[in-house]
Amino acid sequence: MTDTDRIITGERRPEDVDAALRPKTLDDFVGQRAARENLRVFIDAAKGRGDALDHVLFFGPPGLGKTTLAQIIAREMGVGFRATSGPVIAKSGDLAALLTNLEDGDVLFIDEIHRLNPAVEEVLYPAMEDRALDLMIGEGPSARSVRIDLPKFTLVGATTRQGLLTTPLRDRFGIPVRLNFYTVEELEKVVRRAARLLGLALAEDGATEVARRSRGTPRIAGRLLRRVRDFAQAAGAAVVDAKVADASLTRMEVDALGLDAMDRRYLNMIADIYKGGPVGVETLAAGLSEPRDTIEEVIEPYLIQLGLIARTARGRCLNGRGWTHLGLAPPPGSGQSGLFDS
Ligand SMILES: Nc1ncnc2c1ncn2[C@@H]1O[C@H](COP(=O)(O)OP(=O)(O)OP(=O)(O)O)[C@@H](O)[C@H]1O
Ligand SMILES: [Mg+2]
Repeated sequence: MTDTDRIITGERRPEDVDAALRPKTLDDFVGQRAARENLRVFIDAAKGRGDALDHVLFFGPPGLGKTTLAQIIAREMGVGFRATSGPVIAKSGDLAALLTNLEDGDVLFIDEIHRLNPAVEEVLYPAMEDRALDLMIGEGPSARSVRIDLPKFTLVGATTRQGLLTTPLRDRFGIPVRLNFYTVEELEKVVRRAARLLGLALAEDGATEVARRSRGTPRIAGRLLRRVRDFAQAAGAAVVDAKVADASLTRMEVDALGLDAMDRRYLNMIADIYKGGPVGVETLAAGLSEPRDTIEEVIEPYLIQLGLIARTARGRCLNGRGWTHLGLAPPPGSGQSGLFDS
């Protein structure tokens, strides 16, 4: 099973109707309070000066709103929006063409910016820093470099893997913004808003139930809500309440904390085979037949956020809360009686 087969993956899945549910303004955007407030200040200041916004880098797990915020920036600044992605820009000429076609103030959004090829990235440095393009004209001994001025654009980069960004690239973003998992209260708002847009009757406790099981991720919340709607319709339920939501989500094997079979396999492996750990990530990857990347970026962040596991220097350990969630008792003498860490 690949990660995108999972109903609770944060990655985009084909059925996701992201565009329809996307908030269009900063005020519409739920959660990420610090990021929102800072962006508001920087946007207002840049607009006040009649200047382009400084380059912005969004990083964080998939489905938390990076693309959405990039579009909101352009809208709030009242400028054009061009979108591309790291792997799509094959040659430096492609990037040069994109850059020279921008208008003053425009936002150029590069998704998956950690996947830019190094030659393309070289072109980006002077473009970001001096808003200029260095081009080589001619070949051999007569070759010379000419500098072309670019419009005052704003580069908005997005990445799920900040660690893979080169330092020179990262340093050229004046406004780095980390996006965090959403709280249940924030996701309730996201879910209620989505229900309104979908014309779905959703009870208060139904919103809470979906929010609790959405892994802190708005994209998952929207997806689960649509599936719950299908189950409710099939069952002839007029209103989606906690009972309907719970029954549907349980049918989809999404448990009370929003974990699925893959998460439970991961937790059970640490519990059963490694007696709660510590166990190295490579060992877990081999045991689960999943790439190490998937484990570190997709499975673990939310389990850590919930306090079910800990990443230690010696490997992964199950916390008291993890044992409790599995309905198991930690082995005696493991120092994990669950009394102190939950
Ligand atoms: N703060 C929010 N309020 C309401 N809906 C949101 C919010 N953030 C994201 N969403 C919804 O979640 C979905 C995914 O958001 P978005 O595409 O911006 O995520 P992303 O971080 O760019 O993901 P990826 O890393 O996969 O590119 C969209 O449908 C969007 O409408
Ligand atoms: Mg995106």
